[in-house]
Amino acid sequence: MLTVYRLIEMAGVRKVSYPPVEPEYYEARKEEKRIESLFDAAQIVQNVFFPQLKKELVTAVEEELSAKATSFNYVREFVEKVSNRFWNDEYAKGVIEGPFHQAKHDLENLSKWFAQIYLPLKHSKFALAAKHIAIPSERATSAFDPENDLHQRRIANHLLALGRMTVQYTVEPKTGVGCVIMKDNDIVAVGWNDFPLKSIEESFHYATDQERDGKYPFFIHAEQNALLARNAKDVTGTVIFVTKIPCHECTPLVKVAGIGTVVLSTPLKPVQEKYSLNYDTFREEVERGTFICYEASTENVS
Ligand SMILES: O=c1ccn([C@H]2C[C@H](O)[C@@H](COP(=O)(O)O)O2)c(=O)[nH]1
Repeated sequence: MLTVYRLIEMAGVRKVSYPPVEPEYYEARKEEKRIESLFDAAQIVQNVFFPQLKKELVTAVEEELSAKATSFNYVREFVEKVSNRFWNDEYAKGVIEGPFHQAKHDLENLSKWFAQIYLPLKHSKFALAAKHIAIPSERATSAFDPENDLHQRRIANHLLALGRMTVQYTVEPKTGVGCVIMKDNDIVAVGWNDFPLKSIEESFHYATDQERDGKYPFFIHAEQNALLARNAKDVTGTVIFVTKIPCHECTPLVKVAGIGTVVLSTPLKPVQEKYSLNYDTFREEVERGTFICYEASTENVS
């Protein structure tokens, strides 16, 4: 960590976010103070989340969930399952360090992280969302095939996981969306849905389900943010990894940018949508051959 830290700073990074589990830290208690002093002295901002849970508990949660979980789509259900299994006061006293309420919160965050990010990494399968479609050659990313190529499946898993992690930055209370654009095996953009920079959060932020249309005009979508902030001008024939089906606003932008392959962390099935965003446009474009689309599934992994 110390060595990597110097490289991170030299590369000009100004913000570092940790996943909830940072194994090196467990083994490096003695270095904790020094690492903190280094970070204090530098300009890098840390988003730290170190659960106050003992390593045995983290390992047990991982094993338990790997064995028992059948669907990782319902995070709330998943978090509940973990809490019921691991949180009774007697058991908790033996495996928790630090203040109890903090530890409970950490356990919840840990299980959310397992459910959303870590376990799909192990269990995702990819399949073409529409078969036998002829893709115009200028759009095709023929070399990228996570369905059949193990290495590319791993890349797809990791970049979808990165997409899911970026979702933590959104202020959108209901649906966070994250995406990553990859060009020649390099990440050239990361984006999530959010208010425009410097905007002040208003009450539409807390819009109820019935008032959802009211919030849409104020949010920049994940794909829009990624395209606007990309560090490569030409993204023709690249791959975008996204945690939600692109809507009718984003689909033409992705198309015009020339992105040829879309990897979704959800199935590309018809979405019953009563509100003003629609998700059929994207499906139609896939069926027309505008994009090669892979859908990930993490169902039935028991
Ligand atoms: O392609 C898309 C589609 C939607 N989003 C954003 C826009 C909104 O903030 C949410 C959707 O909210 P719902 O209440 O679930 O309709 O997702 C996006 O970033 N990219």
